[in-house]
Amino acid sequence: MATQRIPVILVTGFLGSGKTTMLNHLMRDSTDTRIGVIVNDFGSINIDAMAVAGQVDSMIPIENGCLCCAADASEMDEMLERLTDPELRIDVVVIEASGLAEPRSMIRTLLSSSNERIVYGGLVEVVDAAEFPDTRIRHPELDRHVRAADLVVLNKTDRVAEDERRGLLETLREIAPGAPVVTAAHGRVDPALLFDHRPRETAEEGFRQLSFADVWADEGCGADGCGDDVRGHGHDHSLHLHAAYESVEFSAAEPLHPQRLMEFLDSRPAGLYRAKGFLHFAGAGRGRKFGLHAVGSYLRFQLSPWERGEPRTTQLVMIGTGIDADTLTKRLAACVATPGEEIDETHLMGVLRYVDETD
Ligand SMILES: Nc1nc2c(ncn2[C@@H]2O[C@H](COP(=O)(O)OP(=O)(O)OP(=O)(O)O)[C@@H](O)[C@H]2O)c(=O)[nH]1
Repeated sequence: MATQRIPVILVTGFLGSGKTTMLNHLMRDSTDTRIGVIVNDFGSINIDAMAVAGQVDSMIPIENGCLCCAADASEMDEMLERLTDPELRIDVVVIEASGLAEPRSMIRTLLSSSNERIVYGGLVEVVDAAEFPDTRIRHPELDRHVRAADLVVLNKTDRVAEDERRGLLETLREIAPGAPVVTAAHGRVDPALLFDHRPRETAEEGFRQLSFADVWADEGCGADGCGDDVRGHGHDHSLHLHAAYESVEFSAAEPLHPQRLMEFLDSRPAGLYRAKGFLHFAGAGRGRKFGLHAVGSYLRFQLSPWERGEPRTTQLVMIGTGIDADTLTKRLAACVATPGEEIDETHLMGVLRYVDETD
């Protein structure tokens, strides 16, 4: 009797669209399903893995790269091998791609995997309702990403008016006629949409819209030269989104001055599209951990207590185009509080204005 294969679901979506938020929601709402997670972050500090950790049955981070690239493709196989170890009794594997991954390259990698315990379970593309119209102008290739999806999640609908939401649904229908689209706020989608299907027994059955030939020789691969090797070896990533983006990491053990940090964020360079991480403030904010999320012009802080024994440090990843690592690092280093500096509630007020009450 054939053993049941473990579906592997890809979650893609542009920087900051809400992939981790959705994943965390799925974890919370699927207590009867054992979920293995692979998180791929663009920077070498894996902020997403930290945000997801603790909620999953098994989680493996892949840092500092993009899973759609050659070196990381073999790493993905290795991770899948570990996660599908029968002893772990994982029911489904979810891969959260970096916000700059090329979905079709990832599908190709999965379809060509020699791992007999898995089957490709489909691609979920998360779309940021607030940012999509602008991002799409800058990156027309996002249309191709939407077309690769088996399910499109139009997320952050709480941030747009009803007529904008309807307009976005219409746009998505035009981009990918027939693709199922669900709307969501804070990534709250019904887990049954992702997990509740019987895994297919062969790779060919494992996807709904795309055939192997589709992803091998589709318009995207024609345009970016991807078709030459299924593993991605020798394939040209220069036109992938991540080729245009760079990431800068910043860590500091010394606490930051909240007001100077806000001044930095208020004047962040236009090319800096995404910033995320955790902040350790001096003075009035000292006792709390401030999660930072900037997506385009959107800025939010999420408050949580420091765990017992958790090192109180600032760890940030910034992702953008044309950003200068040296300048950013110097500007952030200047936000570190100097010993003895007076820091009180008033200095924290600018930060508190952006504290997220919803999560
Ligand atoms: N208002 C609102 N905010 C959201 C929603 N979904 C996510 N967010 C916020 O958007 C920010 C980015 O969300 P993430 O889940 O980290 O996005 P991501 O796609 O994993 O980000 P990257 O991995 O950097 O590409 C966070 O501050 C979230 O709390 C939503 O539906 N509405």
